[in-house]
Amino acid sequence: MAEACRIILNATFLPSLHSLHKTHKKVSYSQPFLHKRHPAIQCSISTSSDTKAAAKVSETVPWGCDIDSLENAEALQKWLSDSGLPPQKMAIQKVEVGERGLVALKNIRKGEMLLFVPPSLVIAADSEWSCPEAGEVLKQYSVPDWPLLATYLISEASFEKSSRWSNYISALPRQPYSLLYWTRAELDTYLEASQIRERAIERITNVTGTYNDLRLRIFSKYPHLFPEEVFNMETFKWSFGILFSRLVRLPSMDGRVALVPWADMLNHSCEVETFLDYDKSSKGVVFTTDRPYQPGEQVFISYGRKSNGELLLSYGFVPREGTNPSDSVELSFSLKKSDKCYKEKLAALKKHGLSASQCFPLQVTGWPLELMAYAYLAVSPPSMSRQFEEMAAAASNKTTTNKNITYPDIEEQALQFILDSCESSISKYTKFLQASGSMDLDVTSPKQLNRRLFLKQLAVDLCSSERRILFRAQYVKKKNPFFFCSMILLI
Ligand SMILES: C[S@@+](CC[C@H](N)C(=O)[O-])C[C@H]1O[C@@H](n2cnc3c(N)ncnc32)[C@H](O)[C@@H]1O
Repeated sequence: MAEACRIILNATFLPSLHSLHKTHKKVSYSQPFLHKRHPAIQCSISTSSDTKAAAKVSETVPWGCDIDSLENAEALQKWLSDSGLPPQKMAIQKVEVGERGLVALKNIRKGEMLLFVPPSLVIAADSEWSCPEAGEVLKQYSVPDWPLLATYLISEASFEKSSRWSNYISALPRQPYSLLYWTRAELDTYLEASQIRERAIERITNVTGTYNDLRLRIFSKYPHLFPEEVFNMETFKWSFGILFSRLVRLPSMDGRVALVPWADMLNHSCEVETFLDYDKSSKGVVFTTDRPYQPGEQVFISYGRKSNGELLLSYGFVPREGTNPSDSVELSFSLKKSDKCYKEKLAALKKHGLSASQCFPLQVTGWPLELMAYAYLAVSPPSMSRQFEEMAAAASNKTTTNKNITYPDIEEQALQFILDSCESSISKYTKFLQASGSMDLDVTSPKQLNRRLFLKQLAVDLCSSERRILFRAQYVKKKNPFFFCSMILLI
C-alpha cells in the first residue's frame, strides 16, 4: 500500500488564497442533485486530553460494513467480475491474519502473476464523479491527490446505489483500524513510551488541518455541492483512514496513487517481498507471487519495508514479535544545553537542516551512519571544533557527503551516548509494560471494554517489539563493543 508520507498532509495541500483567486474561473452548477445523497453524522476529532474523550466511543459513518464482515463481499466479487475483472484464483474469505483476506482457491505457483485489475476498476485522481460539478471545483482549486481522493470517496459514498462504486464502498470497513480513531487520551496513555505517539498526533493534526482548509477555502463557498452534513470531520477521518490503509502507489505509472478494489483485500506479510504494480503488457494491476500457495491458504503481499510502528500508524496492526525484519524504533537524541560548544554545534546542525533534538531509527541490524555522526558531534570536545561541520553534514540525510566518518578517540563515548539514550527509552517502555496490567480508562459499556483491551494489546505488542530492539543494541554493545561499529555499515 502507499507510503503514507508525512509531507503529503502538510499545510501546502492547497494553493494559497492569493493563487486561488487568480486561478478560479466561474463555473455554472446544476441545482440540487437529482440523486438523494446520504447525509453523514457530524462530530469532530478530539485532540484534547480530557478523559471524557477517552470514554467516548467514536461515531461511525453510515456506509461500509463491519471490519470483519463478509456480508457485502459476495456482491463486490460479482460486481467486479461483471465489470471486467478476469476469473480469479482467489476469493475473499474470513482469515486468521487480517480478519478478511484473499484465499487461494487453486494451486498457485511461485512466480505466477495474479489479479489483473483493469484500469476501469481503479479509483484515481482522474476518476469520474457522480457529481461532475464537485470534481470540476476541486480541479480548479488544484487540490492534490490525497485530499481530492478523500473528498471523492465521501462524495461517491453519499450517492449510495447511484455511484458506480457502491458495491466497493459497501465492502469497505465502516471504521478502519487506524490511529486516527484513537483519542488523545488513548494515545497519551498507551503510546507514551513510543515516538509513534508523536507521529499519530501529527497525522491527526494534519488530517484535521486539511479538512479545515478544504472547508474554509472550498466547501463553504459551494455548500450546495459540499453540504456539511456529508463533508465533515467524521467523514474525512473515515476517508483518510481508508486511504492510509488501502491506497497504493504504482511504480510503473510514475508513482501514481490509486485505490484498487479487490487487490486491496490482500493482507500484509513481513515474509513476502512482492507488491502491487501496473503491468503494461496485460494492462492491469498485478503482483507476482514469491512463494507457492495451496488451496485454502491466505495469499499475502508486502505493504513495504515498514517498522511495526509505521504499520500500526497506517494500517492499525502490529505483526507478531520478532517476525518483521524491517522493524525499527525511533529514538530521540539531544545536544546537552550544558555543552561548552552548544552554540557552535547547534549552528553546524542548523546549517545542514538539523536541530538540537533529532530522531533516528534504530534497527535490529544496527543504526544509521547519520546517528553515529550525530553522536560524534554531541560528545566531541572543544578541541575538535574544526570537525563540527563535517560531523553535522554527515548527520544529515539531506547531504551526499561521506557519512562513514570515524573518530577513534571519541568512539567509545559516542557509542555510550547512543546507549544512554537506549537505556532511558528502555526504562520508559518497561514502566508502561509493567503498568499496562492495571491500566484503566473510563469504561462504561462492553463495547468500550473490548476497545480498551484491543488498543492496549496493540500498544503492548508495539512497545515489546520496540524495547526488544533496544535490548539487542545494549546486549551487542556489552558483548562486543566493536561489533556495532561494523553493523552500522550494514544499513
Ligand atoms: C488493504 S486492507 C486489507 C484487507 C482488509 N483485511 C479488509 O478486510 O478490508 C488493510 C487492512 O487489513 C488489515 N491487515 C492487513 N494485513 C494485516 C496483518 N498482517 N495483520 C493484521 N491485520 C492486517 C488491517 O486492518 C489493515 O488496515
